[in-house]
Amino acid sequence: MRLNGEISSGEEEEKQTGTTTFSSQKVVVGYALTSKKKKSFLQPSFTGLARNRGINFVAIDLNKPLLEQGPFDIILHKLSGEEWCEIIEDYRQKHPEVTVLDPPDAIQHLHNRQSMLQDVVDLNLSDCHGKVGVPRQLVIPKEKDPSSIPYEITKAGMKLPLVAKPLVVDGTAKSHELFLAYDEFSLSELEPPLVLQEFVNHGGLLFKIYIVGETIKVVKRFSLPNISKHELSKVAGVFRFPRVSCAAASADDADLDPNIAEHPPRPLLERLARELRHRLGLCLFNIDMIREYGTKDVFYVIDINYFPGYGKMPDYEHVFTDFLLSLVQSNCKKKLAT
Ligand SMILES: Nc1ncnc2c1ncn2[C@@H]1O[C@H](COP(=O)(O)OP(=O)(O)OP(=O)(O)O)[C@@H](O)[C@H]1O
Ligand SMILES: O=P(O)(O)O[C@H]1[C@H](O)[C@@H](O)[C@H](OP(=O)(O)O)[C@@H](OP(=O)(O)O)[C@H]1O
Ligand SMILES: [Mg+2]
Ligand SMILES: [Mg+2]
Repeated sequence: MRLNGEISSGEEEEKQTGTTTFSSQKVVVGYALTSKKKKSFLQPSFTGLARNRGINFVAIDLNKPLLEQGPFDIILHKLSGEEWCEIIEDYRQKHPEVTVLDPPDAIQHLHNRQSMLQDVVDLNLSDCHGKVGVPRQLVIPKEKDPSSIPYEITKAGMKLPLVAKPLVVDGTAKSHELFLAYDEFSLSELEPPLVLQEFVNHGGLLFKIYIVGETIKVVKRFSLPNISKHELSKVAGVFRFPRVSCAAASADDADLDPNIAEHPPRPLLERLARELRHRLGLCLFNIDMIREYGTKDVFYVIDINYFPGYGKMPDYEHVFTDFLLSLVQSNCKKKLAT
């Protein structure tokens, strides 16, 4: 935390001007984001509120060495590529006093659709106001002969239909190109590496659970409709489907069957979020969760995203401002204690 550009002792001086409360301390948040992310995340409603509370956002210049930039209190980043990972890791080692959100190796864990869900499997949340698992899934590696896919599926005892997803999630549109497979033979048309995941009927509604540190916000989004046994027996082939749940239009205000639309129990979400924060070593992510159709409390996590579209999260401006300030305050307390 900086006072007139200097490292401060951590004392906080609050001033009140009209209705705006702000701190005289300056918090500098360096950011390295794609232009799309910058536009959706750094909205004027957020940067304005944050500025009033002493937070300044500074763009990191990717053409200059990171070590020569700053000083920063916090760094926020979402850029792909090994080179960036090395830069940010090197910076973290040399500046342990700066909070880097989040560590690159922890983010990397979410770039693979198999490893991203492993912690949910390990958690074994089977009796905590509900059950949380992941759909049965199978990885088809790059070198796999596509003609052997039907055999592999049968061997693994997987049930149709299946969702075919690119194994690697790297921020490209291609890594979000998903297919629904009604029969196992048509899957040979797709290009490995893939994850094949059992499709779980969930009444066409998905819960996006946004995590910002200890804060949890749940929004409802429309999703793929149920697939009946009848439909499955009549249809064959693989079909690409659009990014159905990514649309900003939320399902929060829709008049939906409460058996489908009731939020997952809060204690379950709190436990899941807390465990995943610790196990993944991340503060900023969201979880896509569905409720198995016809059940009250059987849930599946189908996707976890690093630094998702927070601009679509209600009240993200306040949540993020409070979060950034809390990070700086706990850093100050740590410094004073040592
Ligand atoms: N196993 C599944 N069962 C039922 N529906 C699924 C399943 N997996 C994915 N879907 C549907 O497909 C959508 C996209 O899947 P997923 O979230 O895995 O892809 P993504 O490209 O990582 O999405 P995001 O934009 O959230 O990153 C989900 O939001 C949901 O509507
Ligand atoms: O750009 P990549 O790395 O592919 O990540 C995406 C996530 O996978 C999505 O989950 C984000 O959308 P949601 O916030 O609706 O989940 C999506 O948010 P966006 O719609 O603001 O771009 C992206 O963050
Ligand atoms: Mg998703
Ligand atoms: Mg995703």
